[in-house]
Amino acid sequence: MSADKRSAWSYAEGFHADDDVMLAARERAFDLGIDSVPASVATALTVLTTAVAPSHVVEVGTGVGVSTLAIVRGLAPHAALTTIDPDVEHLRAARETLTDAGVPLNRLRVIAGRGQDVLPRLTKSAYEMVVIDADREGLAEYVEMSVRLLRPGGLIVINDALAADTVQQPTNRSAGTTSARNAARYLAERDDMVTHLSPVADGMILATRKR
Ligand SMILES: C[S@@+](CC[C@H](N)C(=O)[O-])C[C@H]1O[C@@H](n2cnc3c(N)ncnc32)[C@H](O)[C@@H]1O
Repeated sequence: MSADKRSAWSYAEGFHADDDVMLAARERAFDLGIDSVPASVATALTVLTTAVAPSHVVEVGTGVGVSTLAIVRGLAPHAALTTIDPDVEHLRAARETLTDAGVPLNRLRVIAGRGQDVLPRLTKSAYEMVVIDADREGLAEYVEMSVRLLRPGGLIVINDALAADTVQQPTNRSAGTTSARNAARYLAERDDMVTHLSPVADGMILATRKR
């Protein structure tokens, strides 16, 4: 890759700034020792949510709520967002983030649970958007479960799809990297889906169910 490409990439990543609410959320993420989606991904989530105009969204991996807030910012007032995370400390931090942003918490269905347990209980073909930013090891499983939830035209968004820049290393067979690789392959090989892998931030997969 040329030096110009690298610097243009870095310019693009730096183009989007966090507001005060997002900055405060990132401090909570730091204290809890977890990541949150960078501003480039947060703005992409807001744009995608606005464009898809979903009535029902599910998010796997609430964390401190940076991605949740980014989705809410693109969501119509009547739309329902379900967000799932097994860690109650993270969910408490996410509630703070949303409250800071003036989002009424009754706009969200917050489920304390694991994606693998909750996703199979959600209604089939009832969601226009699924956003996944949870543990890397579970990704392949969440993706298979998410396809079941999608309506035709619905969109799956996956953050960290490059698994910290390890997916391309054939000798890396760690559980997280293998799961990320399998998730991308699973979507790309499905005839009923159209899939795009973007190098934004730590990698983002966009996959839509054909109409
Ligand atoms: C990288 S953080 C999510 C950050 C969040 N999207 C944000 O932007 O603030 C990953 C989250 O996945 C959650 N997680 C871990 N295992 C999970 C599972 N089995 N199902 C759902 N979420 C899980 C963790 O508790 C953590 O909060």
